[in-house]
Amino acid sequence: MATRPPGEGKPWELAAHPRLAKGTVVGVVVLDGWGEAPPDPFNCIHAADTPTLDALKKAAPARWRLIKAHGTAVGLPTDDDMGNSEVGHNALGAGQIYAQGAKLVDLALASGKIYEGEGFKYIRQSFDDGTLHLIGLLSDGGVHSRFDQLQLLLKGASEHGARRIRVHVLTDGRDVLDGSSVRFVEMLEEDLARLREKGVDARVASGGGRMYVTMDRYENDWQVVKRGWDAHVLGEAPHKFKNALEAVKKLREDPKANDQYLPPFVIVDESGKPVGLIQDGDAVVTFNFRADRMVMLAKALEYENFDKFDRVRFPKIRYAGMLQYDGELKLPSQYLVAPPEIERTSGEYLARNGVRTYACSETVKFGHVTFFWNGNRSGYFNPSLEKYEEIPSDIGVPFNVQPKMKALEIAQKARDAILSRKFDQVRVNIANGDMVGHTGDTEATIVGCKAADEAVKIILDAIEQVGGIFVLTADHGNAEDMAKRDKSGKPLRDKDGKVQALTSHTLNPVPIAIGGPGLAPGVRFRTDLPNAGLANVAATVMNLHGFEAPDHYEPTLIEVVDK
Ligand SMILES: O=C(O)[C@@H](CO)OP(=O)(O)O
Ligand SMILES: [Mn+2]
Ligand SMILES: [Mn+2]
Repeated sequence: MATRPPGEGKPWELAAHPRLAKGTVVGVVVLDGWGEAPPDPFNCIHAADTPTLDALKKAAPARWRLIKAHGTAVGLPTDDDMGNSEVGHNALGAGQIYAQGAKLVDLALASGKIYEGEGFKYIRQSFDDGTLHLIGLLSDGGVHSRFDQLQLLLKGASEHGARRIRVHVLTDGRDVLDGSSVRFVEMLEEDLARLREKGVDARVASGGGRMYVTMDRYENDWQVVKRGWDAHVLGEAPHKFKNALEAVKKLREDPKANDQYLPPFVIVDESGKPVGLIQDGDAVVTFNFRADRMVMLAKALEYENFDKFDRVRFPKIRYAGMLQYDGELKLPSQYLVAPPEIERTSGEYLARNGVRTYACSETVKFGHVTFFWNGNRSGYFNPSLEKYEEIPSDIGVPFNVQPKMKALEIAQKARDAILSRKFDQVRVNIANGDMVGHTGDTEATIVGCKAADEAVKIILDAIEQVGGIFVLTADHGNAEDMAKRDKSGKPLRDKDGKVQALTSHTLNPVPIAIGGPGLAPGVRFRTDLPNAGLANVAATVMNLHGFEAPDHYEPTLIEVVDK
């Protein structure tokens, strides 16, 4: 796995592909959360009516195949790690496999280097007189954060001088089973009790469900972040409890309660006073390594000038992210672990070689086909060649209530961009399989998958009209398996006999299909890359634009044979 970009210093100009022409429109479609799994009632992609995608599969193995989308193939620590959008889109866009945030944090914690870095030295200045606050997702999903990393950080920070620690917990239920929040809080409370025995004043101070409190993304709904600010910083929330275990247990008594959407709560002492306000002189660490759902809070914590909501109070704190979340904005300016330096992405190469690109998705996935695709970089490489368009997502409506989401609107935008002939690459993310899959609602996910298939048809029809090429793939699995299973693959049932919903991503491979009238007749998938993964897609797309890929890219999936 690369930690530094190996292409450094080499020319940006790409050689012409010996057999494939330039100038053909390439439609790149990423179906979010769309893996491949055997037919099963809980495989929503199989259960849904998806004639367009079914037809593509018939072209296997020459123009349809599976590629890896999880674990070490996308730079995650182990092959037990499910894929996710960040690492998936990074690999798709960058064409190289980078050690990702989860892994870099593991290494920094294991070697102890995390405590020697600038970021930790910075926050440590608050330890004598202030409190150390840790804010993040309480989960072992490994997508945004990991529980064992929080445990190590708690231990390490206390050994390095933190005397007063407050943890602000966001419950998950999305990357892990709904209801597991109780167990995670129990485990955290055990750790904090051990710290208290050692004389460290350590407690949970506030919390809430990740989808309702703090962890919004792409500025979909600042109210989510405001709820978090009010609870974590100001100590204000509609629910007050004596401890965190009581909080999650009580809040879960509501029959509609769900870890993802628990309301904000604050822990108070005997006299009703919040136990962990964030005050002048305190240190704050957001311990998520993944950027998209922390960068909004990071802005609120760091920016002097801020108008997204009324912060009421803006404490003078020392703030560090687990990672730096946005390299362009240099946000946060202090961080505990340096993020992967993803450079020389295909987006940058293609822009420097004159390829005109249009990218589009709805808000909840917009950064995936722009920011993540471009190696966690905001903005354009060349504004005169690129256009990124965002379709506002529905706000305040659960995705199982509106499972069609904006699939149709995204497809129509892509169609218009293709037919305009103003772009060489038209790239979209269609969100349904993933966003509806995360609700655990099988019926709604089936509706969402059908809508995604209809959207794909609109895009492929437009490609057909202009004589273009399409590349259709996904970033990781989700909708193809909606049941928690035992080792033999049998769905697990809860005490009422109901199948336990699998809201998370999966370890499954994803399909990739190529086609369209512009695809030279001799193009087919190579057979010598059985273990190929998402990182092999960038070289493939470059070939289809008529270029050879740079040497340091993972190899292309295609070859051209005489016809
Ligand atoms: O919603 C998210 O933040 C993650 C799951 O935690 O999903 P994805 O990686 O598909 O964005
Ligand atoms: Mn995704
Ligand atoms: Mn997801």
